[in-house]
Amino acid sequence: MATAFLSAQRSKDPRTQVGACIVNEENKIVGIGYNGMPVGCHDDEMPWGRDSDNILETKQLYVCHAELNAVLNKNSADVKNCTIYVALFPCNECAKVVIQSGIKEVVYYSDKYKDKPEFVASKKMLDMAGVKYRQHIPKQKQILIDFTAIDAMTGTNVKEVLKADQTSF
Ligand SMILES: Nc1nc(=O)n([C@H]2C[C@H](O)[C@@H](COP(=O)(O)O)O2)cc1CO
Ligand SMILES: [Zn+2]
Repeated sequence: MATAFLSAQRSKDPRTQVGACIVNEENKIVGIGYNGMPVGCHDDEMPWGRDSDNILETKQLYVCHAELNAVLNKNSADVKNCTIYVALFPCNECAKVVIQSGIKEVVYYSDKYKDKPEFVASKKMLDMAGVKYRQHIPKQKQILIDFTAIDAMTGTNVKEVLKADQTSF
C-alpha cells in the first residue's frame, strides 16, 4: 500500500492523487500506476477541475484512473490471480478492469465515496464476479522517506568501525 501511495505522488491531479500497486501470488510487484491524463494529452492543456457546467471542461471524461494504469503498465503476461493495492476504492469502470483482467483481490485504503452510485455498482460487480475486497489498516500512519539517511548511516558505520579498531589496539 505504501508503494501505491508513493506512486500517487506523481499524479498531477491537484485534488486527489491516487496510486495502485499490483502484486502476484508471490507478493512480487507486477504493475504500478497513478491517475493521470492519457499519453500525449498534456497535463497542462487538460482540465483538472471536477465541477463545471460543461462536463467537457472537467477531468472526469479524460483522466485514466490509477487501477487502469497499473493493469496497463504490467510487466507480466497477465495479472490473473493478482492482488491490487489501491488508495481509493475502485469506481465502476475500474471494477470492470479489475474483473476482466483476472485480479482476485482488491485491498483499498479509503472508501470515502462509498455512497456514490459508481461505488455501489462497483461492489455489486465485484461481489457477483467473486473478487474479494478488504480495507488496509496500516500499522503506522506515516512513513518518512529520508534520502539523506543512507549517507548518515554510512557515516555512523564508519565511525563504529574506527572506534572498534581503536579499542582493539
Ligand atoms: N479508485 C480511484 N482511482 C483513481 O485514480 N481516481 C482518480 C480519478 C480522479 O483523477 C481522482 C478523483 O478526483 P476527485 O473526484 O476526488 O476530485 O482520482 C479515483 C478513484 C476513486 O474514484
Ligand atoms: Zn476508477
